[in-house]
Amino acid sequence: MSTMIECRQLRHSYGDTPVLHGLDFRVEEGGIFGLLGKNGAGKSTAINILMGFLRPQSGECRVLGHPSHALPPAVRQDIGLLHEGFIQYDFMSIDEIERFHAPFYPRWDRSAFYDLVDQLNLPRSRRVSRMSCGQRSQVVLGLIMAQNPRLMILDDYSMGLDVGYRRLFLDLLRDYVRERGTTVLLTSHVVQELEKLIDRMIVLQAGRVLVDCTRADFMARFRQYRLPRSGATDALRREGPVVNVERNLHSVSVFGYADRDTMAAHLSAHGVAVDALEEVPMGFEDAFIGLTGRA
Ligand SMILES: Nc1ncnc2c1ncn2[C@@H]1O[C@H](COP(=O)(O)OP(=O)(O)OP(=O)(O)O)[C@@H](O)[C@H]1O
Repeated sequence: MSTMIECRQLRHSYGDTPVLHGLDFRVEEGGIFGLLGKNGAGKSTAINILMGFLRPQSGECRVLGHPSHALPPAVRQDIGLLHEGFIQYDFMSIDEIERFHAPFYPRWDRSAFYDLVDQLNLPRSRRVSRMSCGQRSQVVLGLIMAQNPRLMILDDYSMGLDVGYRRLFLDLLRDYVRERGTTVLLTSHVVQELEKLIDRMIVLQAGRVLVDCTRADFMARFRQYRLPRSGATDALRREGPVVNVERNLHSVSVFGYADRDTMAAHLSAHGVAVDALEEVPMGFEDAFIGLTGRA
């Protein structure tokens, strides 16, 4: 298994404002990796460095073994980039844009393009500039799939896609990755959709890696406990086993990796009555919000 992406001590600032504070993570070959985080966590900055649009101010970012800001053309052919759904040459029609891109990529697979794009039920003679935002996104995603790259970097793949087309794309992507062994790093703001999609997750918070593990491991270990709200629960802070506290009108949710006994002991030591402590099952979106906070 080879390393597809390696970031070591990546730092970046905009002016005097540091945004990435020494990011360390690796993406090994095969599977779908989610790069997650709240608004402003630093995902786009990291992706821009990975895509070679930004040069890291310090640290190292290697993609397919090469510095990301100096990828040789032959290596670029192995990387499929989705950057804000941007499509060049939108004066071309669907079939022209497919034929235009094909010669640049030695493993071009036009059937992968049409598997996705034909489902739009548009004539192949339709110009890209005359499509809706979501339809254009499908064309871009189709081009990336036809490229048959070893690595796909999909920044906010869901942009402009309605719920049905998102499902269509994700179903195709899952099968595609399984059949071809492609490695995918993606970001999305539609976190609940990632529950069935991503194998590993890297969660950024304020420019640092907060979590780097498999989704299954995170879901098995991360827990939510609920308690009636009181003066003692209002005083709870993020410390010890408490990763986050969210206060509602009458109840408090406490999040962390600790088992019930460990959490109860910590809460008791802080004056919280734990007789009504209950563990609340969570879906992926609940757990993500529990980890990173609502606001
Ligand atoms: N060009 C820029 N100049 C100055 N500050 C910037 C610039 N781009 C981003 N930032 C700041 O850097 C921080 C990280 O932004 P970034 O876009 O990387 O976050 P993000 O995780 O992608 O957020 P979002 O989910 O909202 O897209 C934010 O505080 C943002 O305001």
